Amino acid sequence: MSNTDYTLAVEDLTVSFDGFKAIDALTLYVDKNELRVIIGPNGAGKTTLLDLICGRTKAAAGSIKFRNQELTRMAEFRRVRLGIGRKFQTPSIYENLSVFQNLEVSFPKGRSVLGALAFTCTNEVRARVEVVAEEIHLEGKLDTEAGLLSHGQKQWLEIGMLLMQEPELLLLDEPIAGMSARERELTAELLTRICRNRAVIVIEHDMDFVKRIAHKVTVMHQGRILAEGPMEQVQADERVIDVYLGH
Ligand SMILES: Nc1ncnc2c1ncn2[C@@H]1O[C@H](COP(=O)(O)OP(=O)(O)OP(=O)(O)O)[C@@H](O)[C@H]1O
Repeated sequence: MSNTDYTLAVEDLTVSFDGFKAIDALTLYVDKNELRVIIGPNGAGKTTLLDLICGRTKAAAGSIKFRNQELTRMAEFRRVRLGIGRKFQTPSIYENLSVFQNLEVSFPKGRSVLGALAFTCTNEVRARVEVVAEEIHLEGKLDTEAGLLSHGQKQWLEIGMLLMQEPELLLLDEPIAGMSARERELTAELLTRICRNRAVIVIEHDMDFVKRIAHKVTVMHQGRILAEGPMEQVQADERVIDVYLGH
């Protein structure tokens, strides 16, 4: 496969903070419909990598291509429009609005060719909200105020708000932090389902969860890639056990 066929191609990416290389000549390819999990010790550069991909942090050198389009100098909002969705650790939902309204306001405006026809547009939005609500296990909660949802449901709602924009690449930072066992189980199902139409990159520390969802695992250490491959292979890697799994 040539590097132009990947959803995401990161090559020789580097960024420094006060002379410290948080990401150091990193190269990574993510396929269409792939669910990639990034693991590694604290400070390895995992969050910084997602920040660089979504445009929150600017690269010092190297290339980030999304569907073969160079991103490194592109503003964050333009990357969102191109189809990159990012979820941070703390959910940022509108607590006073209902689940339906939270999803509705996330529908990308002006993208529909029927945008001028308010009635048709409303139907289109409603239909999309219903599809997404089912995907995130909240179809029975459309009228519930978001502030009343459980912690896990709030996380799903935020994923749903990103799905409203039909992103082709979804970046999730520790999506199951603070969730109950049942919510983790449902989140694993949810992620497995949503990566059928897009690439998903997840940062995660819970190894049982990683085992359950990852197509491939990338292990980061000191801003570089220490190992990459299927979970069984990565888990058996002495270097990975040394710097991360053995601790
Ligand atoms: N904006 C910044 N300014 C200065 N240093 C930063 C900045 N962002 C990250 N760093 C540093 O870069 C390194 C990588 O941090 P990063 O948060 O990406 O690691 P991580 O692998 O996500 O860790 P964790 O698992 O703890 O979230 C750390 O040493 C961190 O202190």
